[in-house]
Order: sequence, then structure tokens, then C-alpha cells
Amino acid sequence: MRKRILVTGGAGFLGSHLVDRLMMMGHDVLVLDNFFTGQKLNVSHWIGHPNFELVRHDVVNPIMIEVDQIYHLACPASPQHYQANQIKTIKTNFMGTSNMLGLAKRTKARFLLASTSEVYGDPEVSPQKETYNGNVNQTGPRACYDEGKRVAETLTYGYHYQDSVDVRVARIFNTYGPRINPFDGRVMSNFLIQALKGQPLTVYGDGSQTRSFCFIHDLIDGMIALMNVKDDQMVERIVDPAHGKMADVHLPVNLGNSKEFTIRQLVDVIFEVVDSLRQAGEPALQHLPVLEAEDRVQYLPMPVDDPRQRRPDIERAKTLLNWEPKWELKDGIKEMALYYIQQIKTGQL
Ligand SMILES: O=C(O)[C@H]1O[C@H](OP(=O)(O)OP(=O)(O)OC[C@H]2O[C@@H](n3ccc(=O)[nH]c3=O)[C@H](O)[C@@H]2O)[C@H](O)[C@@H](O)[C@@H]1O
Repeated sequence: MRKRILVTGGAGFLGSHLVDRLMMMGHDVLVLDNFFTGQKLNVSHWIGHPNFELVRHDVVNPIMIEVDQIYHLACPASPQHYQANQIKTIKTNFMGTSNMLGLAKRTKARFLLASTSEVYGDPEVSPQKETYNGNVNQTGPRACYDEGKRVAETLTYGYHYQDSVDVRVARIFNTYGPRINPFDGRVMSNFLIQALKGQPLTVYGDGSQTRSFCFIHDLIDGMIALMNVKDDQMVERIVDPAHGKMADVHLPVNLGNSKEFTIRQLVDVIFEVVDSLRQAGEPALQHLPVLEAEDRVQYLPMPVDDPRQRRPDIERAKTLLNWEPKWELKDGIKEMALYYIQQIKTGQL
């Protein structure tokens, strides 16, 4: 059924892929973005389409519109970007989420919060289940994002229990793919650009920290499935971590790939992909330098509070949504490399 769907942060990396899919499903899509990290170019192919609307708007300010569903993604996601203006990051998560939940309440729209694995902080358990309450440093440099998303979750459940807003919370783990800004600062874009340009890969710490990388198309499948699953299925009868007794709990859902890699292992996969593209004769790479094996990695200090390990337990998503990631890391990295190669060819990089 055709719906009117709002995507906040819809010109960003995740948002624009979500918009593509919703548009292709035939929905009316309204994008709000303040273009702090989002880019018009990510959605420019929809401009002029009768089902599509793009509005420059900061979710910190309320907006009055009529919608059936809200995907609330607006917030810078790269540690470099969200730490650049910590107050703004907290405001975006607190005030922005409050405004969008107010809108959901008024319009009776279903609301999906794009939360994050960062709510688990530097986890002491692996893999991380939705019932794990996390280990977050609330005064550290990442707190603006981690605590911001935690309070966004709290607000979401507040509106659910108090005002019966139909909500879903997706805890999104590291996601990668085409359209991540090459200067985003996160590991996948940094490493790929460096490998393509023949620069040393900047490994923070000794590279033994782990992450689990989900390809964008898998993630979007999961988000849409979560938005459209029946409300009564969201509730699970479990031992409630809040008081240790059996209770019906409306839980968030981890969305991510459960295959875990050390950052050193990621370096190897990146080189495997880029070297094979070079060997296949990719013309854009022929004039770029290639480093000797011993010069290919540069070790830099570990950022403060950088989580040592991260891997989602996705059993809940598998059962509830009949969903699991399909893309292999190597294949996803190749797609992303081809996207940057196109930018190199057109002189944008
Ligand atoms: O995706 C998630 O679950 C969340 O985690 C990410 O944070 P982080 O995992 O630290 O993302 P990156 O900046 O990509 O770093 C991943 C790992 O690679 C390392 N890294 C990063 C960049 C680099 O050049 N070199 C490097 O070794 C970092 O120290 C970290 O251990 C981002 O904060 C969010 O996009 C997101 O909500």
C-alpha cells in the first residue's frame, strides 16, 4: 500500500539508500536534511519525481506535516563529525528525536529510530544482545553520540508507553557501501581511499580491535522489514533486565552483520580487493602509486574510548524479520571501491 513516508537525514549515506528503496516501492517520500553531513547529490536523481520532496530542515526545530511512517536517521554518524560539535550532536539526538516523536504522536505515524551499536559503548560481552545494557563513558568524547542515542531510545519508549506511539528501534552496527563521503573519517572510507591512492592505511592502535561490517543493501532490507513488522510481534516475553522477572518487553532490534573482523584483518581484505582491481587492469588505478608491502600500514594512537570489540547478536532480527545479511565483505568492499574509482575518474577525488 502506498504510504507517505518521512526520512530524516534522507540525504545521508543510509538515508539516501533507504529513499531509493522506498521510491522504487512506489511510496511518497519526503526527505528532511540540514546537509551538515548529507549531500544533495545523494538524492539528486529523484528531484523532479512527483513522489519525491526534499526540504532543507534541521530536526532540532519542529515541523508540521502529515505522514504515515517516519524513519528518523538525522544525526552525523562518523566519530570525527559527531565530535566536531558535541552540543549539536546531543541536541540533534534529544531535541530532534523529541520533535519527530511529537510529530508521530500527532499524525499517528509509525516511528523507527535509527539507533546504534554505540549504545553498548565499549562492551564487556560478545556478541552484544539487545538485553545488554552497555558500558558507556558518559563524560568521554564519544558520549555526545552514545548518550545522545541512548536518550533518543529512552524518549522513543517514553512516547510508546505513555502515548501509545507505534515505535521500532533499530540498533545499527557498522554499515558500509557506496555514498559514504570519502572524507567521512570512518575506517572503511579511509582505508579504501588510502589503498586506491597508494597511501599507507592508518590503523589506530595495534589493529586488534574488532568490528562487524554490514553492507548497505542488507541493512536497508532489515530496516524496511522492521518498520513493517506487526506491532504485537515487537513484544517479547523475557526476563526483564530491569527487575529480573518475566515480562512483556518491547525490545530494540540489532541490525548488522555478525561476522567479526579485527581491523588488521580488514586491512588484508581491502588490499585483496584493491590489488585484484589493479591486476584486472582498472584504468583509473594505473597511474596511482603502489606501496611496498612493508610501507602499506601506518600505526597511529588509538582514539579515546574506542570500543575494543563489537559484534551483534542478530537472533532477534532473524526470528522477527526473517532477515539476515547476504553480502560477503569482499563483494561489498568491491562495490564501494568501484564507487570511489568512478569519483577518481571524474576528478572528484
Ligand atoms: O556503526 C556503528 O555501529 C557505529 O560506530 C561507528 O564508530 P566506529 O565503529 O568507531 O567507526 P569507525 O570510525 O569506522 O572505526 C572503526 C574502527 O576502525 C578504527 N579506525 C578508524 C579509522 C581509521 O582510519 N583507522 C582505524 O584504525 C577505529 O579506531 C575503530 O576501532 C560510528 O560511530 C557510527 O557510524 C556508528 O553508529
